[in-house]
Amino acid sequence: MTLLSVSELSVATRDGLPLLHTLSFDLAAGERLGLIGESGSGKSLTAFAVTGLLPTGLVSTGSVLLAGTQVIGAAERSLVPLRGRVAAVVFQDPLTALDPLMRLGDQVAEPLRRHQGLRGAQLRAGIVAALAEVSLPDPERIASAYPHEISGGQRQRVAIAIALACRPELLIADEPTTALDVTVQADVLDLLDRIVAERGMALLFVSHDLAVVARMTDRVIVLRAGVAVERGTLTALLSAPQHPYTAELVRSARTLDHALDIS
Ligand SMILES: Nc1ncnc2c1ncn2[C@@H]1O[C@H](COP(=O)(O)OP(=O)(O)OP(=O)(O)O)[C@@H](O)[C@H]1O
Repeated sequence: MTLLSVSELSVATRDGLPLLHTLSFDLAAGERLGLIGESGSGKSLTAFAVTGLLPTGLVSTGSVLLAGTQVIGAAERSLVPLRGRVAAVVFQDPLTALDPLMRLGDQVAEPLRRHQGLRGAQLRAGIVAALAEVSLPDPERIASAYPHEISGGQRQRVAIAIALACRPELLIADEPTTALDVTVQADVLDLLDRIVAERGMALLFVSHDLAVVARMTDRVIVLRAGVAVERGTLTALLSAPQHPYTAELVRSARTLDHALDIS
């Protein structure tokens, strides 16, 4: 079943400056797709557009069918039930997803209460289970802490726990580890990989880092200045990039990371 069907999606500013040009792709349940490109190539705009979360001042055209619902031009109220339940987003900076003045347990509780109807002891157990699932040590302590009292990597794990709380069918991860130290980055990628596989979720993984995308997906779209310049399996892309921009991405990633030398 096609979970996300994007057809000729374009995004422009209100005064007509094009930012994303006629992007098309499909994502079936349980499938993974990477979006790669340098800063400003339109990766985040794509992630926002498919969930109907584009900043005001930007206009999208084309078609985005998320679990059969047309997102482009949809009223906000018809998208609310899709967010969290069908598609959830994890952003680069976990602080965007977290309220600094609220205990973490209460923040995890909110979607569990709203979407799963948990209350009382069941809700408390659900909070601890959600924090334990993202491999946070001592989930009871984390639940009573505030965001500033835990590390950046732990904050991203809590943000992931919140995104997963409604059991979404699709996880959109927009540079989820870019703000983290390299060692923490690897742990968070392992965690995402494990949970996406265990739950059979679809994954749209956005990153400027080819090595990171290669770790998480096997099919990618290369975006450059809002245009999809190449698409295919990572193996094909790494061994025989067709577009000069892709070749350059592969070359610079190889310089940084010899682990990509798989050909
Ligand atoms: N609200 C906005 N108004 C006007 N232009 C915008 C807006 N948001 C993004 N853009 C422009 O759209 C283009 C694509 O931005 P986008 O955030 O999707 O890039 P990106 O590939 O995700 O890069 P990064 O990794 O740096 O976030 C950029 O040129 C950016 O300046």
